[in-house]
Amino acid sequence: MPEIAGFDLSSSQTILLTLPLLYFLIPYILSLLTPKPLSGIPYRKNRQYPIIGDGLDAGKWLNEQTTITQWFDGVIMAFMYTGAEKGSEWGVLGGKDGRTAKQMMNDFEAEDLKRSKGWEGMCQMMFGLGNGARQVVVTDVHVLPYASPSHSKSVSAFLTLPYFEDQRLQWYSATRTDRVENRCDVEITAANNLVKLWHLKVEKMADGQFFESSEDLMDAITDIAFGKGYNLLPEYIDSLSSTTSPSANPTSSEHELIFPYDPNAMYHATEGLLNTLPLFSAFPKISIFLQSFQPKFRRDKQLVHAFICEQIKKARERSIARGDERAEMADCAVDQALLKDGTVDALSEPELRDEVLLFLAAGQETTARTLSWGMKMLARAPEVQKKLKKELTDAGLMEREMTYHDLLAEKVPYLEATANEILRLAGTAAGVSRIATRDTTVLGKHIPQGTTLYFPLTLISTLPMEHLAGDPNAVGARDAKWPGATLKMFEPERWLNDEGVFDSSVGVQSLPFSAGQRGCFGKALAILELKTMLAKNNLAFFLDPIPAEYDSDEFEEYVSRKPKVAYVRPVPW
Ligand code: HEM
Repeated sequence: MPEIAGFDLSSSQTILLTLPLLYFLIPYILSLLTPKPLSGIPYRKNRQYPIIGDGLDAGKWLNEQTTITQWFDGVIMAFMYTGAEKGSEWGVLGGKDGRTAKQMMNDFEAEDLKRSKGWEGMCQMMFGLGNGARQVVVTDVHVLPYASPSHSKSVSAFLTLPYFEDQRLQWYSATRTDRVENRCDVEITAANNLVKLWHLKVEKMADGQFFESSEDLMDAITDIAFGKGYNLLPEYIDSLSSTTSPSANPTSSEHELIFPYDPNAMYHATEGLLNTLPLFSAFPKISIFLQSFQPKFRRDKQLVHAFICEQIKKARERSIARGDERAEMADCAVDQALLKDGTVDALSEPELRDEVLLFLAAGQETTARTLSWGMKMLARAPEVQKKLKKELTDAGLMEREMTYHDLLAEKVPYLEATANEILRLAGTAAGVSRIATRDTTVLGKHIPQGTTLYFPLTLISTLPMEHLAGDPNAVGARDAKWPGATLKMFEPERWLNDEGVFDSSVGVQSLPFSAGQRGCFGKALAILELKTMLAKNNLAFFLDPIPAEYDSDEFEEYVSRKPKVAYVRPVPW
């Protein structure tokens, strides 16, 4: 029998005494476990749960086939347009009005939305414990370039790639603008192959038929990384020339043609490896540890590593045979990596292998998916396609092979504008995060060390500047140059001044590559890839609009935002 202060207690007395204790203790423990908001920054105050914070509502949303970005963007707009009080109640499923997540996403579609008076460019969401639990969302674009250069949180998901961890990106010089300058042979070869492949497909298509373009675009970008090493498009072209006819897709629509495709083992292994990045795992290190026991993961990793090492060996031999160290002589991106600072032997093999893998993870899907969105946007905008064709033809690019200099903004401003407009609207990277490395102040609010700042890049690129800024009165004339009501539309013209000259300075709120010290390091290469692919494709084909019932803006999220369908119907001009 338990004894308190010398008194023996029966079990019923124990229970009676324990109950009030538990009554106070349990809520106290739960409140300790509930994430603590930062003062002065709106949060969903009645919707916080121990440890998971906003996670319960966010999880329910995900269950309804939405993405985490749609949840974040919805909550941000709720605070931005309805204020701190109403905003904190938004996004609750199964409430009294019983609305679905998809219905709620339409709440902020109206063109005449007014920014709430209380909005100061920030709100917060919470998942977990401690300072790291707070995701302070910042919509003021002026903050990002100056934000802490610490790791972005998502980086832990890339730990299988060692150089992500400590940011020793030795291959940096390979993609710097001056390295990209003067070269686009690899890009041109891949773009020519894509055009060749699509000509073959077009020959086999009947009126009104179309095909899915995503994987062709991915193959083209992969061939740029490895040149003749991967050889995906040339192999596909060979097999398509000799194999049987395509078939209509029985599960989607008889209009969708499926072409027989049997990519090589490397394709499957690379895809397998990249698909195992634990991007959405709450415990990426544990996920990576567990993965290492899976036979398929080990097989894929071994194959890809061996392949990359083989390519490095061949590229080294090519470099030595060439006897020069000039980047523009390189055959593919692996050669570029080898030519770091002009020194063939600067990096060891495992170092190079890991950097090439990093290229695959960060550079392939992002660029390929941006192109997929681009094809959709162009197919919906016949006038843009015609203007582009005129510009490229007037520049003489129909008659002769293009060079790097032919694609400069001064020579073909409409192409530059189109590529930038596609990047702005593709929303390839939904957002980026930074972790404060010390106590700091952002937009006048105290941010403790360890707090995550999240910048919703895609949302920022389509909302009026004065809605996003910490102080709407501080939005200057230049910032306000893009009328808010048009920002969801695809209009390459917004990047051109009255003389038709491309002006990148108007696009302050378009940050597809992020900004600052940890911004994308492949930006110059990605833009070159995009422009080459768009130019070659536009010179060869008019993209017929896809009927609305087969087209959609729905997407899936992984490393980047991938359209659920990206049908194309290329028609030779
Ligand atoms: C359209 C194509 C691309 C888009 C939209 C894109 C976008 C981005 C974004 C938003 C980030 C995060 C930056 C940040 O946290 O502030 C990033 C990082 C990065 N990107 Fe790209 N990227 C693209 C293509 C490429 C290519 C082709 C490469 C390869 C050379 C590449 C390599 C990287 C690397 C290594 C990082 C990490 C940089 C760091 O953490 O310091 N990206 N990219």
